[in-house]
Amino acid sequence: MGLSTAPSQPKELNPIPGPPSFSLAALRDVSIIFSEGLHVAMLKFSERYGPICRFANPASLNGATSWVFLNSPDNIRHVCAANVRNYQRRYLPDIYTWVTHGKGILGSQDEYNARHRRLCGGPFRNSLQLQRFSSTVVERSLHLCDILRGAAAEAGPRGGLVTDVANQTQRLTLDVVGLVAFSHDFRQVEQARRDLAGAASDPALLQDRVLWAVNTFGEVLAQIFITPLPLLKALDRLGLPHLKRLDEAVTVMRASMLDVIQERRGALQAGRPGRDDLLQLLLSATDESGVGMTDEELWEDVHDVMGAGHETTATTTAALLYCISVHPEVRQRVEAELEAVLGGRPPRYEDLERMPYLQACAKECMRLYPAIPVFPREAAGDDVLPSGHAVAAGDVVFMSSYALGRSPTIWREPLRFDPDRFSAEAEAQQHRFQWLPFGAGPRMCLGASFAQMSVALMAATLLQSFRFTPLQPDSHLIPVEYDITMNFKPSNGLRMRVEPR
Ligand code: HEM
Repeated sequence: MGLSTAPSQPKELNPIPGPPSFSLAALRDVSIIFSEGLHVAMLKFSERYGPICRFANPASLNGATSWVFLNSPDNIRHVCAANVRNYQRRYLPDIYTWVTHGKGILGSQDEYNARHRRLCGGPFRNSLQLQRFSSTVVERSLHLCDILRGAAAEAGPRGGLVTDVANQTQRLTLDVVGLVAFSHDFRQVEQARRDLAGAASDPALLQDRVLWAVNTFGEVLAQIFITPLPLLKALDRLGLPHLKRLDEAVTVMRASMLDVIQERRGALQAGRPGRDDLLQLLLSATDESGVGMTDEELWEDVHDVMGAGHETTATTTAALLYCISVHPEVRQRVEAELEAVLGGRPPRYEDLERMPYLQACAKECMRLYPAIPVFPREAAGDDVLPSGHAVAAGDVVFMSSYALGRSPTIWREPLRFDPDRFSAEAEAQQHRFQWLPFGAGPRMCLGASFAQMSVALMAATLLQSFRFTPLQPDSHLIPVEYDITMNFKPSNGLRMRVEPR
């Protein structure tokens, strides 16, 4: 007996298409996943099999009975909203549970996850708090502008400044997320000044243990991302260097953050003023029964928010700058909007609602280049989808914002960058579940509003000061790759010429 069934269960179930197990077709399809990525595979599967397909997993590898790929907004609405009780759990690679012990936000499930989402999500939804965070975003963006302006003046006689904009936005968002999360200044934007001048790294920065730990954690996680639990255990017993480095990175992050947490608790008890960051808000946050977070819970959650918010926001901002710059007619409309609303002054949070075109550009960019292209769920019980297809308990259901965003059955000329798809009138005609770069349902991105605000404010600040020229102007599409952790990386970065306006 399943947990739940769809309200209107048809008598005749439709068979779900897909390749037979152990067939050449299955081998061909699975090889696409490994060679081109799950996101591209899902787009190809939708062309080959239609809006739904199933791959049997006879060995129950990683616990799944079979994998079901959904590519229709109606079925996705069912999974993420109408019958969401059946799909509460995110399907997680074993390494996550290994590293987090099922704690934090990203690696936890069920009630633990829901409680921590409630506690941590507040500040990222509250517009007063978003407004306060926004000043950090603008302050750091202006600092980057100063550095780029200086570097452009220096490079002028040598043919102008050319830089990997994706690298610069990584620096910018790491600074922002560190400051917003727990007032830690990674000083990465400042480091950009030395890089652009061809100088050696700042020795003080190289000693930043937290930065080392954040980078090492990400690198090692990517290297062993799909290693199944039994193998992880065996490798741990054998003393695999990857796991040792991961452990060391976690120890450094934990110790540094626990120091800050204890210092903050002391200040709070002594009545000294706190800082304006997420950690400060969480120190006094309590759940419905008046229970606050322990120090361990605090560091895990703050760390997860930083991890989830850093690269995603950076690559989206870089891709947005590219998309706008490679389409002159779009760039002119954005520049005209910025001029009309800001008249040359730095942007503020309140300005964003008067910049609908820039926001439409950001949405259109995320349609083509969602920072995380796939979001999977585990089916707790048997179920029937609105399309009349049955899902069995134990199936893993994959949904993809990338495949939805590029599907010709949903979008006309899907590869064309056209922000007018997101004018208020056009958006009102869309299915609520056809544009999902932040996922959907109870595991949806916790920082979606903060992310959209940050991307728009960073882009507004940079575009107001500079004109960016992509070095391959004939290529309107960014050649994207997603690393194994499903993080979007423009292949070879995004090198652009940067000229002050
Ligand atoms: C453009 C930037 C971003 C994009 C495209 C993005 C996208 C996503 C996606 C697709 C998920 C998985 C959703 C699902 O399974 O339904 C996710 C999860 C998450 N995101 Fe974001 N994200 C962005 C920025 C941020 C920022 C800035 C923060 C925090 C300030 C953040 C915090 C989180 C957290 C904590 C989760 C895990 C939620 C959970 O497991 O319950 N994200 N994000």
